[in-house]
Amino acid sequence: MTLVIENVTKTYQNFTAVDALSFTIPKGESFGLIGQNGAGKTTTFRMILDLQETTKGTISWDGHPMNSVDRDLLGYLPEERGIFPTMPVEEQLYFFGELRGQKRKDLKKEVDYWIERFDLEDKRKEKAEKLSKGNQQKVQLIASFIHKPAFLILDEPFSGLDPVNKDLLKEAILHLKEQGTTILFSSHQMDHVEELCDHLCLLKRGQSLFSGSLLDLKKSYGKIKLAIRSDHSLEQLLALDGVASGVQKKDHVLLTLRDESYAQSIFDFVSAGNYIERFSLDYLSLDEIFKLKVGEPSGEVLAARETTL
Ligand SMILES: Nc1ncnc2c1ncn2[C@@H]1O[C@H](COP(=O)(O)OP(=O)(O)OP(=O)(O)O)[C@@H](O)[C@H]1O
Repeated sequence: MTLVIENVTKTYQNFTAVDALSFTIPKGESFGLIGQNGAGKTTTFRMILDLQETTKGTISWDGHPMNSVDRDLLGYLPEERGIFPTMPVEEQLYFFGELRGQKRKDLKKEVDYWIERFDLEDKRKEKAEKLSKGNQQKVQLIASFIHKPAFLILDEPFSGLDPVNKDLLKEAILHLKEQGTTILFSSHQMDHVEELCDHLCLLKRGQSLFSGSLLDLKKSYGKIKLAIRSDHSLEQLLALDGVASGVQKKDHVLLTLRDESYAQSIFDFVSAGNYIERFSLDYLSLDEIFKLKVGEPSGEVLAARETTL
């Protein structure tokens, strides 16, 4: 199923929280909605879920305006976490599954699978309130997709999870994607989005700065990040044609080029026919692109790129 957001706007009195936002999530994709605090991510989710009315625009699902039947089939992990404190973990999962129309006997396999996969076996009979915050979050997360929704919305699913549990969540997202679930999630952490999404939308104060394929976004900047480990000093490398800036790292120099096309002449210079230990040209990371796009450069690559634009 494909979700199409077209020109969606949300205004509170004089304040526009979401401004003519458009993006398309192809069926079976995991799609990242990225933006700083207050960018409009949760508001967008709430409009998709009809928990808030749109001021303008349309939200359609598989070619028709999204209706309550479609919405009943969604899964949603809200930003504000909360589960029933005195209900045992396992019961909690059955409860949410049954609420979404599943039969208890059909849920058993799913409940067992996810309890095991999220390492909650010994917490199965525990009251939710006795669990750590991270474990409560895992329970709520499983509850959001226990009914196998075709479309799943996860609002900041990674926040509050330790690195091990973040990895479990990443694996779960990939697993659900393989099963055909379309997933829309928000995150401040670009590395997660970069790892999990082929498509994304960058939001700044309610407006889309980019929506589409991550690879296309990266290609639009070109490969301008160049790491070199050779006998040359930073000063020597900075003097080369096409180098916008650079910084000395622990075991290499990291340069930002004005353009990918300068890489060949730089290679010819540093190698001069000899062996060099490292010469690697890369795209900017999503984090670097995001900071650049929202106009908050930090770090050498961005500062350099700013001077070249
Ligand atoms: N009911 C409301 N009335 C007025 N303004 C609101 C209301 N709800 C949200 N806003 C404003 O809309 C903007 C977008 O909020 P939203 O919660 O969608 O951001 P977000 O991108 O999810 O942020 P965060 O990452 O902090 O969760 C914010 O400036 C927020 O203060």
